Amino acid sequence: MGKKDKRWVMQRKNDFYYKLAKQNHYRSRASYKLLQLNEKFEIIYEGDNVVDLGCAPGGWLQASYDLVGEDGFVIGVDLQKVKPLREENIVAIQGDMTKKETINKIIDLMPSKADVVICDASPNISGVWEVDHSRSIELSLMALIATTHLLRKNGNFVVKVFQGSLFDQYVQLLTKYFKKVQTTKPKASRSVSAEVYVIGKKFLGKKFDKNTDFPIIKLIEDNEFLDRYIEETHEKKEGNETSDNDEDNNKNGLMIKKIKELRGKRSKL
Ligand SMILES: C[S@@+](CC[C@H](N)C(=O)[O-])C[C@H]1O[C@@H](n2cnc3c(N)ncnc32)[C@H](O)[C@@H]1O
Repeated sequence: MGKKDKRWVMQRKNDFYYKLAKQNHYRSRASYKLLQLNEKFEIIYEGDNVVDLGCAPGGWLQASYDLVGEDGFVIGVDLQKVKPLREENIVAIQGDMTKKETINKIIDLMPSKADVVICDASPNISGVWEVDHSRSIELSLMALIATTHLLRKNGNFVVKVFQGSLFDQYVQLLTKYFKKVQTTKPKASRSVSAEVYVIGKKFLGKKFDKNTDFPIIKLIEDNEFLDRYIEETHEKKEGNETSDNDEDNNKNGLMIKKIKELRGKRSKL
């Protein structure tokens, strides 16, 4: 183990929430982020049916179970295998949350539509701020799309997003789908981390519309969700990628172009 790794292990061991999680048998310190979010925003209730996107190693699954109790149901998905939990009404499956078949599998396993969808998924970190930010926006967009298929009307949504230039646009997009949208950083989230949480309350019940005028949607325009999952409601706009008279849209369009170029360069490394 290198010097830097050793320092990281020591720091982690001295971390307040890491110790607390160990004491209370939570699989990750992240459990406290969800518990704090819930205390402040009242997102999950007893008896609720919760979907957790990006759930490994299972800290949010455990915290959710503590909130929904025996009458609730919690199902999570992660790219990584999750060690099974003892409780019967916590299910974890392995899969990619950005794939249609994974979301269908979750729908098959759920007793009814979700009361709450939570997403703490993180992309692989490249170390380049704009790339990591855009990957996080991509995952959060996919989480929103999945949520419009999983969540019942008036249900709640929590999603982690790394801060950056496209963050405000993501929050704006959420206001099209939820009655109330708020952003926050719980105490258990490290101040050095770029993560913030966006809370959407009272889902309006409409499916994701890829034709709304939000340039960030272009980040995921090749995704199978958009091609096969989402009903085509309008003709795809031809030519002009961004609206001519909207300066903000233009700026965002250029930003996305830059991010795509940067990402291309990184993947060749
Ligand atoms: C910060 S961890 C989640 C921690 C979890 N909330 C907990 O309390 O234990 C982020 C997770 O997102 C998962 N993830 C990233 N992209 C994913 C994807 N496309 N589908 C499913 N899981 C994904 C990663 O594998 C990782 O386990």
